[in-house]
Amino acid sequence: MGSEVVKAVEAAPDTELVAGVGGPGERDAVLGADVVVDFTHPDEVMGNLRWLIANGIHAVVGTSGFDEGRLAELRGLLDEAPGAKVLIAPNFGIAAVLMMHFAAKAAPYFESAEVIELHHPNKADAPSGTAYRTAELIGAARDRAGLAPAPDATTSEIQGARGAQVAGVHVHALRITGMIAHQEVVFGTHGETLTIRHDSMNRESFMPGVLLGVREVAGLAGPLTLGLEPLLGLTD
Ligand SMILES: NC(=O)C1=CN([C@@H]2O[C@H](COP(=O)(O)OP(=O)(O)OC[C@H]3O[C@@H](n4cnc5c(N)ncnc54)[C@H](OP(=O)(O)O)[C@@H]3O)[C@@H](O)[C@H]2O)C=CC1
Ligand SMILES: O=C(O)C1=N[C@H](C(=O)O)C[C@H](O)C1
Repeated sequence: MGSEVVKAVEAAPDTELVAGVGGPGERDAVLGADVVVDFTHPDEVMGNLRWLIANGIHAVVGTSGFDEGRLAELRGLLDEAPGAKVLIAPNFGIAAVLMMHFAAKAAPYFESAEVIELHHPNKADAPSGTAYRTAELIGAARDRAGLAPAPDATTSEIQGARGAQVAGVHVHALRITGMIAHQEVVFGTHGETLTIRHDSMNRESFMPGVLLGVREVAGLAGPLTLGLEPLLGLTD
């Protein structure tokens, strides 16, 4: 992803590459930049963000692995050192953002909802950040609608067979050679099911969203923004 960002920033008429960085020891190379884009590793990203916030540099973050604990820490750091804005997008694909948005819209109408994500086998984390966020959005929409937990009569299970649970929603992670990044959200009610599927065919597909983030991050309303939705007018 880092290489794709370098290509995209160099090709865009209104952005200029300051530096490409391959590890924490090289951070000083980005001092003076307006914005840093982070696609690194879930174990590395918080250290990078602590440093960027301390140096007042805006951050556009694609790296996965953000739970409520990490977001709370970032809010605290941004309160203590105002100046930098941070945009964390679980997925920069415009179609992926729409898939999450449509899933949240559909959620109140179905008894059952589960998420299946499929990725290349080099991925470090499971479930994907996109699947985690999708499940959170579906769970919140179900709660707002007052839905009961999805029906499930399972009483005997090999551990993991029903996936992980995020916000009460089962999430299943597949790692398949030849794939890039894909997700299905499966909804069901009596006599009808709805499947919303998203496929990323290449890594270039994330770049319009990344460049949008780079252009907009400094002007975002709050110090921390989660998801590309507000930049696309998808706020309801
Ligand atoms: N939000 C989105 O739309 C997308 C998010 N992602 C997420 O982005 C992250 C990266 O994915 P991907 O590019 O495929 O992963 P890769 O493993 O291919 O690349 C990560 C790179 O980051 C480098 N790196 C590790 N730590 C640091 C650091 N502290 N500073 C600078 N560079 C560092 C690694 O170097 P080395 O190999 O030497 O460790 C490696 O070159 C993942 O969390 C993935 O889930 C991916 C695609 C889209
Ligand atoms: O690791 C990847 O490849 C991807 N990671 C992100 C995630 O965890 O959701 C976004 C996309 O799925 C590609």
